[in-house]
Amino acid sequence: MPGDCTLLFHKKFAPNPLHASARGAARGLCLTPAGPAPRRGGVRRSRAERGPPTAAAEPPGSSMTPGKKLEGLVAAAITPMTPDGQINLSVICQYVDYLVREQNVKNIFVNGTTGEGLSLSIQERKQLAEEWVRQGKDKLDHVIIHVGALSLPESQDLARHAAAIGASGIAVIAPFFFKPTNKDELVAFLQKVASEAPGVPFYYYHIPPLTGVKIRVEELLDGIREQIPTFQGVKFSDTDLLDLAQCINKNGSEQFAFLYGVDEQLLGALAVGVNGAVGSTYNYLGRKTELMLQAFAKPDLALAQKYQFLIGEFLNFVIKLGFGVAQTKAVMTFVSGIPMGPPRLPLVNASEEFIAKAKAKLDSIAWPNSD
Ligand SMILES: CC(=O)N[C@H](C=O)[C@@H](O)[C@H](O)[C@H](O)CO
Ligand SMILES: CC(=O)C(=O)O
Repeated sequence: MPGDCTLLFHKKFAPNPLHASARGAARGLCLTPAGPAPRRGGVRRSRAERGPPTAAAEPPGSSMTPGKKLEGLVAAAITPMTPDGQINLSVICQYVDYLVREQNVKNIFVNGTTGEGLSLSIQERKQLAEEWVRQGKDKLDHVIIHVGALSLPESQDLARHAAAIGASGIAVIAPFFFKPTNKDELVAFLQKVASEAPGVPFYYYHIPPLTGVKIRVEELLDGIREQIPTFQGVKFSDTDLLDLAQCINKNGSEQFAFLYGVDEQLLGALAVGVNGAVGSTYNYLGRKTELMLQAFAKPDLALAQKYQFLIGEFLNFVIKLGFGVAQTKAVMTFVSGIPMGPPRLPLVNASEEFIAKAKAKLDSIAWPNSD
């Protein structure tokens, strides 16, 4: 059964042969063993050629869910790399199946922090975006592409490309070399990017620990729809729950999607009303975190706390050892069996010692109901 990525990585995912023969090459099978991705959308087209705003949001053939609100868990995509440091598109099909089947996660955030997006070339970012959209088309609900860059024209190019390939949303971080010094400068930059993808929901990616841009989101959101009609929400990767709570208090979590990005304290963000979360740990702790969301919704606060404490026990342990994208790649590799490969410099591989300790810690956690 060549082409069915599920056979390649996990015995228990082997499809029922009856199913497979009945469905042929339909849903569930990998579409292509990733070759060079087709180049679409990289060339600037006029507004007339791009068509009306809705054209970009609903590309023909996409069965992702345009219009469906982004909520729940979103995995921050790792960028798989070959041992010699090239992006490895060939495992993304397996990666999608793993997320859906093993972690029950159906949303992905591509080329962000965890995906080393700012360490990739524009061409690599486009290839990854295309492969995630292609592989996620029938399996995922949302494929959000991070298109932030230091150079405005590059960011605009990536935004047009994401629209052309049918991404379900785009996100942008604040430029972090020359930084915006106030809200108006930041909104002006975001607006110039968002307007290149006029039919695509736009998310601001707030991550002050990495960008150094500390403009409060509460302030940013004031009047934002007038400047950016596609504005849809915020990926909030900061520990300032006062700012987050005031965003929700003033705007409501119905109007915008508020997605939290500090996995170790998601329960605190749920308490102030976030719609979901984007994070690296949902790659391998998606199911456990989903159980925390369910306990919180029930509400069974004691059970939700139990999950948060246990997730925190793991993260606290690895953070003390030194935890970043390189270590996330290593953890995902041993949990999923899919080779994520090395990180790109300046990041360096996790040590064997880290991997052994992290694995032992994860294996030692006694989850409720021990599933
Ligand atoms: C800085 C960073 O990478 N943040 C991630 C997403 O925003 C998180 O998912 C963290 O990896 C996670 O909370 C563990 O610290
Ligand atoms: C961690 C996260 O959310 C990102 O990769 O951007």
